[in-house]
Amino acid sequence: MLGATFMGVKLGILGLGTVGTGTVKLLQDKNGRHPLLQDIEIYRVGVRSLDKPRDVQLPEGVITTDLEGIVNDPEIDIVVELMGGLEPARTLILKAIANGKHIVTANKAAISRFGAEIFTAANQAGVYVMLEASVGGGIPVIQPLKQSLSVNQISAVTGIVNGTTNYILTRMQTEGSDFADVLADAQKLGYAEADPTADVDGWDAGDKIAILASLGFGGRINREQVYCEGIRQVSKTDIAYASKLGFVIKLLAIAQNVKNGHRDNSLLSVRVHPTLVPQTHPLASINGVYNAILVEGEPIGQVMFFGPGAGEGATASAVSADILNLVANLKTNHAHLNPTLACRHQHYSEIAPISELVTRFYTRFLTEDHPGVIGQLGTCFGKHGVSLESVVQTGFHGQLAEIVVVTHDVREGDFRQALAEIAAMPAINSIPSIFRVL
Ligand SMILES: NC(=O)C1=CN([C@@H]2O[C@H](COP(=O)(O)OP(=O)(O)OC[C@H]3O[C@@H](n4cnc5c(N)ncnc54)[C@H](OP(=O)(O)O)[C@@H]3O)[C@@H](O)[C@H]2O)C=CC1
Ligand SMILES: N[C@@H](CC=O)C(=O)O
Ligand code: NA
Repeated sequence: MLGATFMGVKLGILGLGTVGTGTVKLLQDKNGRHPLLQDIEIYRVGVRSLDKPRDVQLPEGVITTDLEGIVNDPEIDIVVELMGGLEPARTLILKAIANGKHIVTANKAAISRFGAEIFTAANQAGVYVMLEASVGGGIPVIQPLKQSLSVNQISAVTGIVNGTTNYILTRMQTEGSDFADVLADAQKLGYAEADPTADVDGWDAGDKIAILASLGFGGRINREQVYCEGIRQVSKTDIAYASKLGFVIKLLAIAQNVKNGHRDNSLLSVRVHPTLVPQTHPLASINGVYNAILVEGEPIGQVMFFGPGAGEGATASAVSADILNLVANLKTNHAHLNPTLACRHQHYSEIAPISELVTRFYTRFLTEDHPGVIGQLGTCFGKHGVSLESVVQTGFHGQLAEIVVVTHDVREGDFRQALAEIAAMPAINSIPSIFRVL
């Protein structure tokens, strides 16, 4: 709680997995780092199993399975939630807040879904919820959006915010391999989780862009309204075609102001999908497990944040910085919440449906190989106001011709209507790939 006399700070950490272990190691390794680390005591660490071997040394009795006991313990000032998942993380965070404890969390899944409830409770209790590690792992992006860039009018936040999918796409690009083979290898190497769904289906990136959109555009985001499409349908064929056309395929998380309105009444497009990115774009060269977030605003122009989006040490760096920020605040004994650290907005941003998006499209068709097919495609697209930037017929799949089309900017709803008509044409065998183009 704010306003108390400073006595050093006691942490209750929930979770001692990858990020919890990294955080404990970093907080214990005080030499040559920030002097405020001296004021921090790791008081309790909550885990599921007491029998698991741990990679850190902690005094007897610090590790416990009683997580309720941690969030209710009057000695604890800050609860550091590093367990992940929706429940019991949500309930424990809310109990800790009700008990006047500040929160540090890396949990994008819980924050993107329960942020409204959590931040409302925190403001009422006069405590902070810090979440730097929740997006881009060790990359500072949450605090820059809240503080360093706070006077800008943000027009777009575009990120590669999932390391697993960026690793898979990068290897597909460099080796010419298929998605399933690279995924299996990434799992063997420990880059992708045993259940890779949240990463490869775009949900993890969806959670992260919901958080970035909320901070960038100053309104709450309904997570259900974030459009999410993953990378399962990206094939080596499309990566090769994209390359010939001057693009790389990246899983982008995008939040864009689509109505040039005032910050408080803007209309946002918030979405995750595989995207053809021009090879000259700053995000095109972000490879492997790295993340990058490009923020565009006025008057700043473009700023890009790049670095390790996950991993023990990198994520611990972000968690520990949040803890230090809170320690500094507790030490200076403010009576009111600092508005550049607390959540300031209560209204929900209006989110445009994906059908209203205006973008370019890349589409690959497999068709009968006879004269007039390209003409039929062009006529149907023209009827729906879809103008074509390029049409190439370069290859064959057995008896079928392969035609790749890139459109000019078009309203997605109109494009989909045209595609539905095209799909029903007798000459069209299938439409294996449809991707948006940046
Ligand atoms: N790993 C990374 O690089 C990154 C992770 N994050 C986020 O950080 C958070 C933690 O991730 P990570 O460290 O990888 O997760 P891990 O699975 O490695 O660790 C989770 C920890 O929480 C404990 N835990 C989980 N559920 C319970 C429960 N119900 N009761 C008691 N203890 C529980 C586990 O206990 P036990 O050890 O006994 O099993 C374990 O110590 C997640 O929100 C994740 O999304 C964010 C950025 C990067
Ligand atoms: N699974 C995530 C890591 C944590 O945020 C990723 O692959 O980027
Ligand atoms: Na971060």
